[in-house]
Amino acid sequence: MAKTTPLLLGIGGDSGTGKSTFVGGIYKIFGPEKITNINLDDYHTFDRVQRKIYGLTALHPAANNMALMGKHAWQLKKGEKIIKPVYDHSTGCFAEPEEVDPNQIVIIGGLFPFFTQELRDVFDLKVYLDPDEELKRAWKIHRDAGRRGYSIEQVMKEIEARQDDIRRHIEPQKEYADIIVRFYPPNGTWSPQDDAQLNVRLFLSRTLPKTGLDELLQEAMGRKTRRAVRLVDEDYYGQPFHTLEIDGSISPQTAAGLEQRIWAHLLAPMKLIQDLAPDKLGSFASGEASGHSDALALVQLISVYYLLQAREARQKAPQEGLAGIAEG
Ligand SMILES: Nc1ncnc2c1ncn2[C@@H]1O[C@H](COP(=O)(O)OP(=O)(O)O)[C@@H](O)[C@H]1O
Ligand SMILES: O=C(COP(=O)(O)O)[C@H](O)[C@H](O)COP(=O)(O)O
Repeated sequence: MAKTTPLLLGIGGDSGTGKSTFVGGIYKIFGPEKITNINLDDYHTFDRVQRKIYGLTALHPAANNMALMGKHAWQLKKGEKIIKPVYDHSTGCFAEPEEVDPNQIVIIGGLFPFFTQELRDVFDLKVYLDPDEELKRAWKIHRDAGRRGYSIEQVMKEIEARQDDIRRHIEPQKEYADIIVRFYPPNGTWSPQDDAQLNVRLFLSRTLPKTGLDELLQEAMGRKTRRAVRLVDEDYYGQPFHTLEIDGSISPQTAAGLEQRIWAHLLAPMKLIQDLAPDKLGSFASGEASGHSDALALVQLISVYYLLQAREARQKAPQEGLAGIAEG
């Protein structure tokens, strides 16, 4: 069997944009034993106290070691193990460094995955999470004031302190994404009950390989599906995109039909993914409980579809990348 070259999936976006939630579904699709997950928070340069002293937020480039991120990402891509730093959110300090081996799928997510050319070049697929602004605030406030133990005032103050860095250093990275994912509330303003029924718009870059996804979707679309799922060409921050709009009100049956189609399409040629009922996807944390979103499940499946397309493209032209990838 050929030496396995991992597939690298980059997940970018501000804090509280749904990166961990998105990755939860990718774990279900491939199974945890096939995944290595790197959280770029571990590459902060300073601990929490130092950041305060220097007057830097965690979203400033000077507070993050981009060179080490790039070096480690390429080592993982070559199948090499790394010894990486560990940032402990519960203390705001660094813990002992840890050794990490690459599995077949390496996910690298955080605030700065697409900041340098070295990082951008390493990924097989770059996904940027860009929810509606009000939704993003609500998600962050609910999560940090709930599960992370901050007061609402503390979270709001932190959000305000970060605005400048977000605009200057985080958001510009979306320009490099292959897929931008924009969840938004169906009625303009958000309430917690909306989370299971959020609309989503996927901006698919023209740089993505031309795949059969459009045809697959068109084929799967009966009258009802066509109402809930739409493909249109659209500009976003001045760039042309192919966009896929999914209504959060899509009926569970329609969503399941679509999910099964994509799932079947993925299962056939790919031995990497596990045999799993698609309804296991689309989970998100809701207070102490968990909710289900069909739109999120579809986003997770479609992203994996494109990741595996990148794998196919690499297998067809192995001389352009690293060595070919072994079958799962
Ligand atoms: N697609 C989604 N649908 C519904 N709620 C979501 C979704 N993504 C995130 N959330 C909510 O937002 C919170 C923050 O998301 P999280 O994945 O922790 O963000 P990040 O990892 O980017 O900081 C989650 O705990 C969840 O409550
Ligand atoms: O913005 C983030 C990223 O986390 P996430 O994307 O998970 O929200 C955190 O504030 C920093 O990593 C610093 O950590 P801390 O605030 O714990 O010192």
